Amino acid sequence: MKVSVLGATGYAGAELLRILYNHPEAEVVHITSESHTGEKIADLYPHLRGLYDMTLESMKEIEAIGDDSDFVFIGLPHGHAMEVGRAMAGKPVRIIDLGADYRFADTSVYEAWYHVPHTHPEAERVYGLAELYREEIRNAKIIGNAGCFTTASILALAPLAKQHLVDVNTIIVDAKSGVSGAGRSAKQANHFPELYDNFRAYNVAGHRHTPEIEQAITDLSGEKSIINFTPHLVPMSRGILATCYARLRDGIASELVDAAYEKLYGKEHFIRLLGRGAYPSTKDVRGSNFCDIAWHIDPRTNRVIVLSAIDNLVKGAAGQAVQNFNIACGFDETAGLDYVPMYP
Ligand SMILES: NC(=O)C1=CN([C@@H]2O[C@H](COP(=O)(O)OP(=O)(O)OC[C@H]3O[C@@H](n4cnc5c(N)ncnc54)[C@H](OP(=O)(O)O)[C@@H]3O)[C@@H](O)[C@H]2O)C=CC1
Ligand SMILES: CC(=O)N[C@@H](CCC(=O)OP(=O)(O)O)C(=O)O
Repeated sequence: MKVSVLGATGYAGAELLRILYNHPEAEVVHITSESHTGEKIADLYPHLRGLYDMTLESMKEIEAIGDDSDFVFIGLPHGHAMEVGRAMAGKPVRIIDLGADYRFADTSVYEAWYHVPHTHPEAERVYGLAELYREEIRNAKIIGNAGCFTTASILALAPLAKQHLVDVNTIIVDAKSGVSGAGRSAKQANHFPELYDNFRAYNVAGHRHTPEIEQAITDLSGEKSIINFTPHLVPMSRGILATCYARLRDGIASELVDAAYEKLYGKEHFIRLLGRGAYPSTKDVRGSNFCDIAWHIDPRTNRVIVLSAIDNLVKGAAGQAVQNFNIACGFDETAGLDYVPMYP
């Protein structure tokens, strides 16, 4: 399969290149950047030296890129992918957008939270969270890859929502991310003195991943779900740990919760169930496409507390995109993704 990466100079784009290098069925044919057009990717990312001798092109060549590619991966800030999608509408090329443009079934929700008009609302698109929407992904033309915090949170909560074990209006997600989640461009909050030896929350009661989690929990449970989501920034480069709370419905035994996780994920390669009472950690999944999940039950409050860990750049972005690509192409789902996590 000929694939192209738009926004190859971003963290998500560069991570795609790292993963695609080892993919047995993918050949990268075009990579783009607007601010580094004409430069070699390995000059911007020395870890790719000797592995990619490719020159960055401009998106002005989008027509030719679309004609040459079977799949286009988009690692651009939100708002750009829908323009690419429109430009590709008449071509056989398929799209996996790592941003948010194609994640929402209802584009008015996207517009309300992202504050830009949606310019491609008629697009046939599917939500790219592989373990939960595999059948839809198989034949999709446009896949809206799930977000990073959202992947960790939705995978943690899905068994409880699907089996109606919790009140879906009592969900609280408290999640922590490494700084690569904010992208490569310089921002004051990510400046070393601001970040180092520091820990803080941001976008409380207003983060854009809130409606994405609500959309999935509503879909999986069949009940309208309104949640609280609080992200935090931690001074590490990669990794997300999500701590998710929900009130159990009356009379739900712990074994029913255990069984729900086993039923949904028991056969999933990329979801590792650590079990009741265990503690996932970001280092155990670093550099891999795994999502590690454990759950605890507090009988005093009748709450279930689910912990999940992912690498935001892999299962939260590029790895999940390649997993979706594998599903969409009928390849083994682990193709190019069979990494042992980098420990320690
Ligand atoms: N980082 C993460 O953990 C995750 C990121 N994502 C999503 O992936 C996408 C990329 O994120 P990330 O790699 O972190 O971001 P970066 O800021 O690291 O990279 C952004 C990329 O977009 C390009 N770009 C920026 N502005 C424009 C523009 N106006 N027109 C065209 N290209 C532009 C940049 O290219 P250049 O400046 O060279 O022209 C660069 O390649 C985003 O939608 C993000 O939400 C999703 C999940 C996780
Ligand atoms: C640490 C950090 O800043 N994380 C980003 C989320 C990562 C991202 O790029 O958003 P998507 O997953 O929706 O694409 C944020 O909070 O906006």
